[in-house]
Amino acid sequence: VAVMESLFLQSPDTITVLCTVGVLLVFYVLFSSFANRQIKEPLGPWPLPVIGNWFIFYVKVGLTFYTFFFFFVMAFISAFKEVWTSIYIPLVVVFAGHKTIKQALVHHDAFSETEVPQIIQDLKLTHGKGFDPAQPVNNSVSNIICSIVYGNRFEYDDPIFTSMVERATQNSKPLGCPSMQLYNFFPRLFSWLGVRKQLVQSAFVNLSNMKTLIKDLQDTLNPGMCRGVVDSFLARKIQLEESGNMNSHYHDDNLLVTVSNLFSAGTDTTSSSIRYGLLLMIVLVFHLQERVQEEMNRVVGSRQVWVEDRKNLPYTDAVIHEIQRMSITIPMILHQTPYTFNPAHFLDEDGHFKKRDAFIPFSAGARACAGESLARMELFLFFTSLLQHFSFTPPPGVKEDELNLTQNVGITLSPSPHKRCAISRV
Ligand code: HEM
Repeated sequence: VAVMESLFLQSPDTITVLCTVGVLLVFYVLFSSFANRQIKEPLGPWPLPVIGNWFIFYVKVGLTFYTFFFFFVMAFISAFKEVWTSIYIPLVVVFAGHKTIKQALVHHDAFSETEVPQIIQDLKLTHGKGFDPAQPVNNSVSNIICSIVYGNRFEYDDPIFTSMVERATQNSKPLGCPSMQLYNFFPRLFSWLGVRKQLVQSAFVNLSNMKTLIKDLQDTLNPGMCRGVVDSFLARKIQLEESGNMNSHYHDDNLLVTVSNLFSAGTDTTSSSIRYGLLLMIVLVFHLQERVQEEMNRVVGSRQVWVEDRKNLPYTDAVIHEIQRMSITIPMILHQTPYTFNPAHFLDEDGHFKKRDAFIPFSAGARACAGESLARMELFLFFTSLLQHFSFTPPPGVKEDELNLTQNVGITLSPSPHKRCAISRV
């Protein structure tokens, strides 16, 4: 009452100003709280005025400057615009469309006959000694993309291939660093950044390698034979040009960027998930690895694993899903991630695999991962085949709990480099 009395004793100007501010504040709170509620997207916790609900995000890596900055800018922009896009590479690729690429990727599982046996052979050559799995896993998953895109796999010591893989995997960290985030939000202001110039230079080398590979395919194009995505693209381009359509999206620049995007999107993501999965098998509970191996022994035995085996391996499938939940490979897709690894999240009471609709590691909707089916196949085939042939342990003298689960933060989250041993089981 005293406050109200003192308020009304003020001059009319002060009261008008205070009332206006008060009304505006009430409007703002109501508007910012209710406006977003009309969106039919999954809703988050009730947002607070001004700061919204960004604070509830808790990324496993902790509230670093990066996550703080990222969510602050997201919250700031979202206050003005409901729908907006942040793209990491300032180029939009239209490959009419998403479905075409997805189909091209889904129907290729021949790699289980090449890359899987190759990595098993490479790991056998370590003779149970400590090794860092990054390179063999990166090589295998990159080569799968190459087989699909170019219709041809590379030898692992091919200099063009090793250079492309190295750049695709090493660029993840600088691409996700705070200064690159600044550049992504304000490209005109921050185009001078050294890290950006470095990335552009690196992308330039990869693009020129890819250009050479595409040129070779173009020179040997045979309309009766489709070797991969590049051939399909070129065939469609020629078809459209012959019918007089010179303005389609099927042009050389689009082909180059599509090829490059598939290569970078499909390498570090899958490789990091596989490596983190193997690390979890060692660090968490050793029995977990044994339970997967026991199910594998019972269902698959010593024959080669096939994608169709997945439906008969519910426990293994649940473990792979749980690995993806824990690893948060793409940090923009956040799951509730308590620090307990529990495959039961994906199992019903009878031990059957249970799909969780809320679990969307590949995002959803029109911009969801174009390689989801391929990635699922890769995760399943590599994980199962590796555990079928090897048991993974820490290197001699290192205890399980001494291995570091902290991930490197970049555009993807990847396990920090460390050695482990692959002990042959067969
Ligand atoms: C475990 C592995 C993978 C995970 C967790 C993953 C996750 C994702 C996510 C969350 C997005 C959406 C990003 C956004 O919102 O902008 C995405 C996009 C994309 N992914 Fe994957 N991905 C994986 C593997 C792959 C593979 C193997 C490929 C295939 C070559 C691939 C190709 C793409 C492409 C082309 C896009 C862009 C789609 C578009 O914008 O239309 N990804 N991925």
